Amino acid sequence: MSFRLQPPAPARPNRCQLFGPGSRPELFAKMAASAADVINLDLEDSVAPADKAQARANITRAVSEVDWGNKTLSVRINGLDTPFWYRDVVDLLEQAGERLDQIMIPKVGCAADVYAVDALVTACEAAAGRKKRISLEVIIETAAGIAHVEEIAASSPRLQAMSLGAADFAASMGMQTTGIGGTQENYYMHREGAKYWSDPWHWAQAAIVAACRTHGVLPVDGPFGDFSDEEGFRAQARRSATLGMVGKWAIHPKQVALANEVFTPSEAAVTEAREILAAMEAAKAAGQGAAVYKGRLVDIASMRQAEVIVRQADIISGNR
Ligand SMILES: CC(C)(COP(=O)(O)OP(=O)(O)OC[C@H]1O[C@@H](n2cnc3c(N)ncnc32)[C@H](O)[C@@H]1OP(=O)(O)O)[C@@H](O)C(=O)NCCC(=O)NCCSC(=O)C[C@H](O)C(=O)O
Ligand SMILES: [Mg+2]
Repeated sequence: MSFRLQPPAPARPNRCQLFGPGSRPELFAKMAASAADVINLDLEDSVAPADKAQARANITRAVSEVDWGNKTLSVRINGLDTPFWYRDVVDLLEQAGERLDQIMIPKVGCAADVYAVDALVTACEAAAGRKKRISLEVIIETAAGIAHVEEIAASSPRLQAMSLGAADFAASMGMQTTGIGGTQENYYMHREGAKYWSDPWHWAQAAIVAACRTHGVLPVDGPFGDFSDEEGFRAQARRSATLGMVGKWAIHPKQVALANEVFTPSEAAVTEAREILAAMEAAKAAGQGAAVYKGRLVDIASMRQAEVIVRQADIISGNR
């Protein structure tokens, strides 16, 4: 390990972030009753400009009036290139109740974007005498965002999570697709008459995971637009989980159970992880740094891998 240690990410479940437009308050109670770990009430792209003020008022009221249980309650504000974002922050912090947990900043392009929101949140919190410190989450969904992903991950002690926003990311990168996540028809290799589809989101996800893990932030996969394609969602979510992401957005309630299924370590995986830990404890007691588990090598690094799975399971079951 480097002299600079890797900080742990926040110990809270983040398997599924369910989105709903702030302009559709009839959905709020349904979102609260869902099995999502995080609720994202949206003021940004799912709300038309003419509806922004009403959506803000809807959300401000719903923060205190709806029973959000033990979910993380987050509101996505408008981008820093719009005239809306400062009013989103000020109204939320001055008028929404203490139940609000988090603010999501879209289209973050550099650490200074987070700094600006942090400064405004800090001033509003103090002026309003708020007791709970609001946390931040960001979306990486522009070329600038992915180019500056590490400085963004390091930008604020308030920062808890970072998502990949596939739709805006594709647009900003000039990608020739209208797909939001998933397999892209023209992204394939060709060999001996057969096509082999590849994953155009993979490199951005890996960059986000590395930046997040370096700075103790939760890496999250964003939306999968085709909510009728359950196997497509599962496949992308499984890839994200394998890469180190902790959860995925749901843009329709159908996707919540899928995300929870994929990002909850299976009983078999947890049992195996615990058995590896036990095998290594026995090896250590015998003065050895390696052991054989089911015919394969396990060593101290295997313990760290196993601990990731056990920690994730404990966070989800509330044992941490
Ligand atoms: C996608 C939707 C517009 C679909 O809405 P609707 O047509 O009402 O869906 P259904 O008729 O299939 O609904 C079935 C029942 O589920 C309820 N419902 C619908 N949506 C939600 C929800 N989000 N949360 C909870 N419950 C919901 C309906 O009321 C029906 O209930 P019932 O009648 O009792 O059976 C809609 O789902 C929607 O608006 N989704 C969220 C859109 C959104 O927030 N988008 C922003 C995030 S994605 C993004 O911004 C891209 C990203 O930034 C990037 O760049 O990649
Ligand atoms: Mg977006």
